[in-house]
Amino acid sequence: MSGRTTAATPPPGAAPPARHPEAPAPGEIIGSHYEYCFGCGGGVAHGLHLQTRAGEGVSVTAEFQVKEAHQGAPGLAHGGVLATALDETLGGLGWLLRVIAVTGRLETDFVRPVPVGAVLHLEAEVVAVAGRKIFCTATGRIGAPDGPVAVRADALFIEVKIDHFIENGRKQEIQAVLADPDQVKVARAFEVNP
Ligand SMILES: CCCCCCCCCCCCCCCC(=O)SCCNC(=O)CCNC(=O)[C@H](O)C(C)(C)COP(=O)(O)OP(=O)(O)OC[C@H]1O[C@@H](n2cnc3c(N)ncnc32)[C@H](O)[C@@H]1OP(=O)(O)O
Repeated sequence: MSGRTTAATPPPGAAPPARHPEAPAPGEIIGSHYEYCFGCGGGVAHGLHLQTRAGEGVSVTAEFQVKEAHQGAPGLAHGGVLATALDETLGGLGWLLRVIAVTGRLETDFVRPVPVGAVLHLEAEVVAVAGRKIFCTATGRIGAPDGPVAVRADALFIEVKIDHFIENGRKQEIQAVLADPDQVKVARAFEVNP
């Protein structure tokens, strides 16, 4: 049974996604957008440490090794952690469109349990774009890129400007980020979006 709604389905007239001319080349690793991101940051001890790679078209891949700190049931990954892995992989698609986008809706199917120690091979792609709305999908397979499907998601991401973070984030982290030239470079990379 699938619990899909229509919210993550592109409306009639939505455009096919266009890979930005300055998108990272297929196979190129997309760096972490923030050191303390639970999904991709190197500064979070029990984080997912996802390393996302640009794919063909408007797609990305990533791998997530499930660690002891990611358990829900004994020896199995927590569903929320798996949803985070899908969310983070989907978040990498913004680099190929060259926009900053946040998750509006994430509809997840948990198809089979994922044991601790397993590597989840994730792939995500943009299906369509309608104004600020980015319709995308992701799949996570156990053990290999063609392994059995464990999780999948349909999602709606919404394009935002940097002000979204500056206005809503806690002051101390925002100030630290704005004082870090490398982090500002990441943010600015998205601002120029013809
Ligand atoms: C200094 C800083 C450096 C930063 C350096 C770079 C940082 C790069 C960070 C990337 C990070 C990625 C990490 C992984 C991805 C996350 O996990 S992101 C975190 C989780 N998501 C969030 O926190 C988002 C919270 N939600 C919001 O802030 C607001 O609801 C949103 C999503 C921005 C939308 O608000 P809004 O801009 O006011 O837009 P709104 O007019 O309400 O909606 C626009 C359209 O989307 C539709 N829509 C909105 N939400 C929904 C929904 N839930 N369901 C269905 N439709 C929806 C609306 O119906 C509307 O449709 P139309 O009427 O245009 O057809």
